[in-house]
Amino acid sequence: MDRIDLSLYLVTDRSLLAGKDFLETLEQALLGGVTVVQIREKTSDTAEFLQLAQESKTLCDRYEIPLIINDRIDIALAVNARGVHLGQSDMPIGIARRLMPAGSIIGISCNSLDEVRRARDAGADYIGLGAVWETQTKRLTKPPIGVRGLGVMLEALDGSDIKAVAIGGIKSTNLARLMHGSWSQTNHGLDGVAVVSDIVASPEPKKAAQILKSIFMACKTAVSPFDRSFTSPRSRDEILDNVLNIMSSVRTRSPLVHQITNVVVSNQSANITLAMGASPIMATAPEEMSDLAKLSGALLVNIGTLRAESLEGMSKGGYFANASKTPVILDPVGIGASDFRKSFVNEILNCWQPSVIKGNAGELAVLAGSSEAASRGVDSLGGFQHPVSFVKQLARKERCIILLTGETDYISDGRRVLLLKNGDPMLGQITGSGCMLGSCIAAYCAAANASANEGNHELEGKLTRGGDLLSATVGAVLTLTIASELARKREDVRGIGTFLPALIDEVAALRPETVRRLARVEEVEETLTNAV
Ligand SMILES: Cc1ncc(COP(=O)(O)OP(=O)(O)O)c(N)n1
Ligand SMILES: Cc1nc(C(=O)O)sc1CCOP(=O)(O)O
Repeated sequence: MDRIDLSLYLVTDRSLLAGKDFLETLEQALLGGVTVVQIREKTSDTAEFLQLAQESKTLCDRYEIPLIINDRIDIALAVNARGVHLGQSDMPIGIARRLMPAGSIIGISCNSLDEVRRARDAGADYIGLGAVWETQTKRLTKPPIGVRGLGVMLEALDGSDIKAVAIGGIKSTNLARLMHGSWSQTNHGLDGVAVVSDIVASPEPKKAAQILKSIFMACKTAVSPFDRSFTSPRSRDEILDNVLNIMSSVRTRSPLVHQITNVVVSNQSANITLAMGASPIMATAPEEMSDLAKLSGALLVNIGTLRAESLEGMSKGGYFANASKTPVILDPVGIGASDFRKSFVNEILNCWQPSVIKGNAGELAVLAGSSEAASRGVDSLGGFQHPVSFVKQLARKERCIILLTGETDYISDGRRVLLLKNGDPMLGQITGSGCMLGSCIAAYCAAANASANEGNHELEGKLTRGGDLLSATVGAVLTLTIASELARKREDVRGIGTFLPALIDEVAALRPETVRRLARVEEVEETLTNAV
């Protein structure tokens, strides 16, 4: 097709105008930067649709923006529109192509990989992938795809010049998450986003379009989202320097660390957070997630004692944290224990992008869809043959930092892999040491993120402020594991009952110099194997 810019694709809906004038709203959206307009009329008769399409065409021509007509080839022909958008049960693409003038744009809605392949083979110019999320604008007949389902569909377009836009539930508050999470593993990204209510129903359609456009452009200009997600330290020594700075920063800033965690460990997680110098808030109510995201430096989501009612709070918590550019740490405790946990995690990860995922081999294997490491309940049975390669690939797949815990801890941001060898075996004998580690990571990430980009520059399209979350994760692991070694050596520690309070005390007393002296951190060079 003759290139059209699909970046911000406005689909109209007069029922959402809430008293605003249609053409005035359309003009405001054009002024706000929409790059293509589709007139979608589901209830009007032919004469009404035709008139609206003619008036819209005149306006779009004035702004040199292409006009697409939804469903109706006759109306598209009558107003000399740039193209049509077809649904799966509308006119087949081949026939539409014959009816429309040469060079017309033909788009089609797709909700599955099969539909994408058929659209590609039938010669569509672009596909509308949806619905990504639930939407109030249209009654959906098929389940939403979710952000994490888009990548495989985009990958099916590799090697073709068919463009793809996403549609359904897209707002300025979730656009960065959509852009970040939808890339295929082959680095095929979206060409645009189609939006109805966030523009049409807005009291300020021009501003709404401007915001969407600038977030889209900020995400799109990235080489790949992975390369701009995090500040990347250059060497192991720089990472250690950063760790010590972040450690001090946790104490001086005392960030508020929001934790939605399990009932077994809630108390000790709050205490370890205090011991580090941060401030815990253990809140679960969905109603307060938006407010807390504005106050908190990081959010920890731990699924240890999950209930169906947890879904709303965890989904909203991460969603608002992303919107506030606050790191989210996911601890998928015992994800392999039940299908309920697996689908729960899939559902929350469709709502938000984590900055760090931590887990043992069994948990991360489930997340990666690998059968290499099994689990029983919340415990892991066995490990990976190539853990270095595994964490690096999983970090690339999930586009976040991955921490694989075990006797040796492996941390990767998808580019480098660090091995950490501190820790006393007694850590594995008390309940909730992994959950406490999640709290430590959240506190460190909060401090690292708060120190980054204090001028608030170029944050658009980002899901955090760009803090060094790799060093933050390393620092959190070192804090807990080195403190465990010091606790175990104390004369007052006689078993796990006395170990836990001693551990909390040692975390509180830990000094940066001690961490530097005792840290056992190695960086490994490695070539990726197909571990994930
Ligand atoms: C860009 C874009 N994508 C998808 C749709 C949905 O089209 P369709 O499946 O035909 O459903 P209706 O819009 O007719 O309800 C779209 N309109 N635009
Ligand atoms: C028109 C339409 N088509 C969809 C699909 O899934 O194909 S979802 C949708 C409505 C999108 O509206 P909003 O931006 O307000 O969520």
